[in-house]
This record gives sequence, C-alpha cells and structure tokens, in this order.
Amino acid sequence: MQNDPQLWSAVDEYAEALLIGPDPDLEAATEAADAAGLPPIAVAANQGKLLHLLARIRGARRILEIGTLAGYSTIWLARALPDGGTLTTLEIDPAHAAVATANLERAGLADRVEVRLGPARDTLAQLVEQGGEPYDFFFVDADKANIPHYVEAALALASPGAVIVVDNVVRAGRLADTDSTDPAVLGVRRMHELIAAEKRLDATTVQTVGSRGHDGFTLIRVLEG
Ligand SMILES: C[S@@+](CC[C@H](N)C(=O)[O-])C[C@H]1O[C@@H](n2cnc3c(N)ncnc32)[C@H](O)[C@@H]1O
Ligand SMILES: [Mg+2]
Repeated sequence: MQNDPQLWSAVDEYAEALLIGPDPDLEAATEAADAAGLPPIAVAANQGKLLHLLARIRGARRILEIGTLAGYSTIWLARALPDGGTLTTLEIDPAHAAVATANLERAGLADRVEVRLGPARDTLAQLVEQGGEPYDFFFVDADKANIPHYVEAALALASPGAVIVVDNVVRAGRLADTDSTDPAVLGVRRMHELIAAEKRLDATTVQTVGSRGHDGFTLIRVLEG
C-alpha cells in the first residue's frame, strides 16, 4: 500500500483538483505536446505549481530554464514574473522548441519568454561571455549527464540570493548507487559533490513520489556576498 504508484497518483489528483484546478492553456500545451509525439516527461501540475510559487517567493525578475520540451514548466514559471520580467529557456531540439513557442503564444506569454535553440552548454557559454544582467531563478531540467556544467554556469550567471532548482536528481533511488555507471546518475552524483565543495552554494535534496514515480529535486541557494 505504501509503495503504490496508483496511490501516489491519486494523492496528486486530489491535491491538484483542490489547489490548482482546470487550466485551459496548460491542458492545451500538454495536448499539443502529445499530438506532436513529444515524450511525456514534463513536470506534473503540482510540481509546476511548486516552481511557480518558489519563483514568486524569490521575487524573480529574470528566470533561466535549461530544458524546454513543450514549454509546460516554462508557462508555470513565466506566469510568476512581475511586469517587465523575462524568462529565457534553452532547448536543443527544434521540434520541441516549435511546440513550446506555439504553446507560449497561446498562453499569452510570448512577450516575456525567449526560446533559445541549441546545445545548452554552448548557449550558457555565450551568456557567460556576454556578461549581461544576472538571473535570479534557474530551473535545470535537461540532459542529466551535463548537470554539473549547468549548475556551474548557473552560479556564474546568478545574482546574490538566486535560487537554482534541479529536477530529476533521485532517479528512483539510483542517486545513492555508488557503483552506477549510468551517465545520468554520474551527473547527478557529481552535481552533489560539486555543491558540497562549493562554499557559495547551500542546498538540499528532497525525494518525491507522485504521478512521475519516485524521483526528487535539489533546491540550491546562491549565497550573498
Ligand atoms: C525533461 S525535458 C524538459 C521538461 C520541461 N522542463 C517541463 O517540465 O515541461 C528535457 C528537455 O531538454 C532538452 N535537452 C536535452 N539535452 C539538451 C541539451 N544538451 N541542451 C539543451 N536542451 C537539451 C530535451 O530536448 C528536452 O526537451
Ligand atoms: Mg524534469
């Protein structure tokens, strides 16, 4: 009973019905992603709401997302922006970026979101090189093998007190497998070692169950000064 994915999903559905409710733009975004054959790997509604609330609590004006897919999490995050706020989201796959662009337009968010196509490591290197305004909220949700690089780039691009959320770090418990040779597991383990050694970062990892199975996220704060 306790280790029951159906029960986890039932709890998600119960809480989402009461605390989130119907949302035509998000539902249309998911339908468009399914119709285009994109993999069903977006955050769940309750996780999207968590990102939204965290960005609001942080008062984020500039958000950087790594891994767009169909723009589902992007919509949740962009809705947290105040007037004049902006979100940049990085995506390697042109088909994913096209679906996301249409979803963001339908949701009325195209004016504040830029979808940047290309390998995120290249785009992040360009952003660091350009030395523009820092970002105050990051959502890292792309290829896990590159996660240590993404967290390092986020630190280079962060304002003091910035928040970095890294998704899918627990991987059904494989995070704790010291013998793993899976590049994704090695990536999330190296990220933990990097954070542990980096005095400018403070973090916690929380494992979760729900409609997306057993996984979890790391919540990181970039220290001030
Ligand atoms: C888990 S999905 C993102 C889900 C999305 N954040 C959401 O929750 O709605 C990961 C995305 O990262 C993209 N991706 C994978 N490797 C990448 C890379 N090297 N650079 C940029 N994007 C990448 C994939 O094409 C995919 O669309
Ligand atoms: Mg994810």
